[in-house]
Amino acid sequence: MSYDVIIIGFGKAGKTLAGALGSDGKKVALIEKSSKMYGGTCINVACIPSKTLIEEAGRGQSFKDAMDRKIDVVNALNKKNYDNLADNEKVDVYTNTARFKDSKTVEILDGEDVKEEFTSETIVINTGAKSNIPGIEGIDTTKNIFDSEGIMELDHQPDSLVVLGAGYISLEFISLFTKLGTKVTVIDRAEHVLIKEDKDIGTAVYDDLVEAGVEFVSGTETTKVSNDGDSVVVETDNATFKADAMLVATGRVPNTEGLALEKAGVKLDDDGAVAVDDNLRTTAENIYAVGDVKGGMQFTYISLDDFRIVHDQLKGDGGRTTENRGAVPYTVFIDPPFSKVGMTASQARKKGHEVLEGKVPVKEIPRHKVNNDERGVFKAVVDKETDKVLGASLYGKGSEEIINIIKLAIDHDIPATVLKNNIYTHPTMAESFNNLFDV
Ligand SMILES: Cc1cc2nc3c(=O)[nH]c(=O)nc-3n(C[C@H](O)[C@H](O)[C@H](O)COP(=O)(O)OP(=O)(O)OC[C@H]3O[C@@H](n4cnc5c(N)ncnc54)[C@H](O)[C@@H]3O)c2cc1C
Ligand SMILES: NC(=O)c1ccc[n+]([C@@H]2O[C@H](COP(=O)([O-])OP(=O)(O)OC[C@H]3O[C@@H](n4cnc5c(N)ncnc54)[C@H](O)[C@@H]3O)[C@@H](O)[C@H]2O)c1
Repeated sequence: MSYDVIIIGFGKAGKTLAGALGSDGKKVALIEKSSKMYGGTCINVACIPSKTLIEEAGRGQSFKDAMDRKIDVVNALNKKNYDNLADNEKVDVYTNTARFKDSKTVEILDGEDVKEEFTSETIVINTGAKSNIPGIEGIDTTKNIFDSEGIMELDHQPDSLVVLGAGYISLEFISLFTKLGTKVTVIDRAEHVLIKEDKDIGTAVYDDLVEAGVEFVSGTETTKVSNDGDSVVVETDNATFKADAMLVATGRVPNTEGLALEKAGVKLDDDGAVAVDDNLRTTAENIYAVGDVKGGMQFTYISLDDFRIVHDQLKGDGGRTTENRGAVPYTVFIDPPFSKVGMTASQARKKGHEVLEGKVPVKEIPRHKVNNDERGVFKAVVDKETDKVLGASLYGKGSEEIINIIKLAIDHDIPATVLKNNIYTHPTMAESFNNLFDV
């Protein structure tokens, strides 16, 4: 069968593209290997379930109640995502593993066998990423070791948890399990959490987590894991730890295995991601790659922006590229959340800016009294000569929302003075910008 566009993987970019092109009258095939993944990683096994658990734990719910609501949320979204595309009469959803036969032909498999093949002039790879599991002795054979997916499927709460890695995924699960009452020990090869972030903020996050009961073992290599009964024993280069379970959160790697990319002339970059240009074209001219599989920043909203770029190639003037998506904000959903956009002061200085810094401890923002939470600090970086906002690092309640205002200011050259003199509603965390940008 022939299609206008074939999309491999039900990720954020792919499903949005399928919906948009289908509504536009294009015949689209969307191929997803598992019915459990309709809607992709974010809604089924990543952002949405993890944030639902964090929200429920924050409201004081038990492990079981939090898990039950997570299951309801995921099931509802999975169905809604499937229905959205299946109800679009121009879109065919196939629940099969896909692989390339050549640059214009995709095979779908039933087990090992080829079930059908489809052809198209335009093919989009949106197969996401999977957990990177380091080659530590015993890691494949030891029970009660989980990645981020497995840890969200647990049927009972561990009393103790060892977490390997202290990046985004770990920090969120460390915060979650600590809130639920699990004793958490974190082993990381880096010297400090959030090592690339603003130093004051990295320190504040560390101090708050330690205060909450987390034990950090930094700058440490893990050498071996094994079981003692049901417990996991973790040997490192300076001590041995024992816990009910272990979470491995040491990065995510692009999902390219089994796609037979070489048959389509699609090359990988040095990091094993699908190599793309600014328009997300791969080394095969008619094939695009979007989302985590193409490497770079791994966020759902980057995948969504990748949709905009490819859609612009197919239906627009091609003006949108990876080079003009503006500043990319992010939030680590710990308690309280940490959000960042643009540069830290030291990053800005390294780029040659003379900078002014704004700093407001959360305990000086009136809203903190209402929130009954004085933890955190907000920092901003402004170019001394031009009054341009260069970045902000916000650690505190509400930061996940208000960081988006600063992205807008950076992208649209709204000077720091405007943010300083703007009217904000009261009592809100956003009104702290009156002081934060008074540099
Ligand atoms: C625990 C966790 C928490 C996260 N939290 C956040 C967050 O709060 N905010 C945020 O923005 N990002 C978050 N992320 C990152 C975010 O989940 C990803 O960046 C995003 O989901 C990537 O989407 P994607 O479009 O690349 O494809 P995905 O959503 O990963 O979809 C790829 C799909 O392709 C399918 N597939 C793979 N191979 C084949 C094949 N050969 N044939 C057919 N189908 C195939 C897969 O089953 C999958 O459904 C989190 C990630 C994790 C792991
Ligand atoms: N809120 C969000 O937006 C959000 C949340 C979770 C994940 N994500 C996305 O998922 C991606 C992956 O997250 P991640 O936390 O797995 O990766 P990461 O790259 O952020 O962190 C990996 C951590 O593992 C450590 N590490 C690596 N190998 C190790 C080893 N052998 N022993 C000990 N420590 C080791 C590193 O020092 C680092 O601290 C992120 O880059 C992010 O884009 C986003």
